[in-house]
Amino acid sequence: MTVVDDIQTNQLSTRLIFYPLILLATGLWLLYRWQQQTRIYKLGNKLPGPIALPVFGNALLALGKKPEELVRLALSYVEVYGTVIRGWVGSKLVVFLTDPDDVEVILNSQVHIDKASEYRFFQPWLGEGLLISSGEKWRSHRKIIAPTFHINILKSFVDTFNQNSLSVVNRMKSEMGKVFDVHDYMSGVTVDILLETAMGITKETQDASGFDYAMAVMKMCDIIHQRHYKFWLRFDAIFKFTSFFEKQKKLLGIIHGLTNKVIKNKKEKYIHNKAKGLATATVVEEKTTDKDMSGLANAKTLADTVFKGYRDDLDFNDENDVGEKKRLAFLDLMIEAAQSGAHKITDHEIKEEVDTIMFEGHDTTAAGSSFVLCLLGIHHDIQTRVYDELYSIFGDSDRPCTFEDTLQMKYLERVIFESLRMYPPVPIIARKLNRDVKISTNNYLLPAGSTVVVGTYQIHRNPKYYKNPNVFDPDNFLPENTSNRHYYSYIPFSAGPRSCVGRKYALLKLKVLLSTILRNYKMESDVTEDQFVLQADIILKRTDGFRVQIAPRQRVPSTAA
Ligand code: HEM
Repeated sequence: MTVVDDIQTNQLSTRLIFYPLILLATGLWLLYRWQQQTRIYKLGNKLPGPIALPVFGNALLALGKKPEELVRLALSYVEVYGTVIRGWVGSKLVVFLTDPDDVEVILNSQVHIDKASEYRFFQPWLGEGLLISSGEKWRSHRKIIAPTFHINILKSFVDTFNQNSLSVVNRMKSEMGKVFDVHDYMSGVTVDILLETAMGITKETQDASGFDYAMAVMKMCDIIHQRHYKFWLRFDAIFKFTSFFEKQKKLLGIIHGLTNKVIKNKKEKYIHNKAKGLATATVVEEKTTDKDMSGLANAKTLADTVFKGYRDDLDFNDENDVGEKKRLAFLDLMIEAAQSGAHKITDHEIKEEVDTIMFEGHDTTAAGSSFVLCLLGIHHDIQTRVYDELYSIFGDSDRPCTFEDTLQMKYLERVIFESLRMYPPVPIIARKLNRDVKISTNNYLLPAGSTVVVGTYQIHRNPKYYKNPNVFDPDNFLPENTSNRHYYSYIPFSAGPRSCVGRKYALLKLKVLLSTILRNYKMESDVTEDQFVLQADIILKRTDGFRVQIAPRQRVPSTAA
């Protein structure tokens, strides 16, 4: 036997062992997947839901429907099937939950924190930023980012909130007497505020790209939404050959263009200042005084009753927070952490987080503030009460709003909460289950591998928790009405470990922005709420536009008028 024969015999025997092994492993894997899928089918079909077709499941229900029709369809199913509804997207089990007890089991868990696979459509845009990342990466980044929204940092943003609010009031003057879409203005001012506060980019270094950015975000959300409900677009291989893909490429060019520029400027400034021995970032150095603490205690009254059951990490033990502390705003901290090596965070990861904060912090508050202004345009009696409260704080003066003023805006706060109840900017949240979960409704077992969708919009309109759920009534948030309500019956910011990190930022900004607008204008609306055409394209919006009219505000309280 030659050496060549020897090698050939060896190769033959290796193949004889190797191929059957591969075959066996593939067979075992397929068997395991089949068993798993059979189990998912078995458990899924115990849940109530519409009849499913072979192969497609319920996916064809969305075929040919407009986004607003889909919202109506989803709502009608809750009427028919109740608070737990199953659907099949092909072979994938999707369970829609609207009972606060069931929702608590999911949101309050440290285990079920992974986002559903549908969030992957955000990936080309947000990468593995805080919204979609999971595991150790999410945990460590959340630990760095959450404290950058501490109340003491937020207090230092009030001047910027004021300047930008006044600037949008001036821009809106040109719309006096016309019907216009207030969302365009809210979107623009929100991007400007985010750039100045979280990103620390001063007005002088900004340009018109903020507006282009806001428009590009809106169009990107629309593409992602289409990928959610047109099931063929879910497959990357098909999506790449559609016009949406080219559009997405262009939009991401605009969006990433702005975030890259923001990071580059900030980093250059950091390096320049460090070389010159100057301060590398805007540091909030605060000695919390007793007066502040009593202010904080007051500030907590409503928000604390409403959110105290959330069990998230946003309260930062304020009661222990007396003393001198140095705090950095979001991007300053990220750059400092990366450059000084204090935290392991790469330039690419900073970019992902900047994109995430810019998206999450912008579109949500733009929709939230637009809904409040539309609702006040419809409900004049409520608008009058808001203005009377503002008059009692500011009189007829033009002075800017302070942090302490925002603590007095109790009624405006209730109006904001009620608007977020009826029109939550994030109307659904979705999680992927990595383990089985038993929920309280009928002790149903939701199998690992399924997707859970939390129906925030529907939870907020449950008559069990809100007497007249379809009536806009800020008194739903009077302390006596909130104190005994199920915490998970009000979740505009989600809840638990993956709740919104920007909750306090959003509420403070909304108070400054809305109070400034309402001190200057009276809102009017030519439509009523039942004429709103809602579309849940990631963020809840009105497809008919956030149409309002404005009139100059007579600075007198209603009693004098
Ligand atoms: C009215 C305004 C806002 C609303 C209603 C809102 C709502 C939410 C909701 C429901 C989630 C959970 C999403 C999910 O699980 O899929 C979330 C997450 C998040 N929000 Fe907000 N948000 C608002 C403003 C903001 C602002 C101003 C910022 C930052 C400046 C922000 C940053 C984030 C981030 C980073 C996350 C991901 C947190 C994590 O997964 O750990 N949000 N928000």
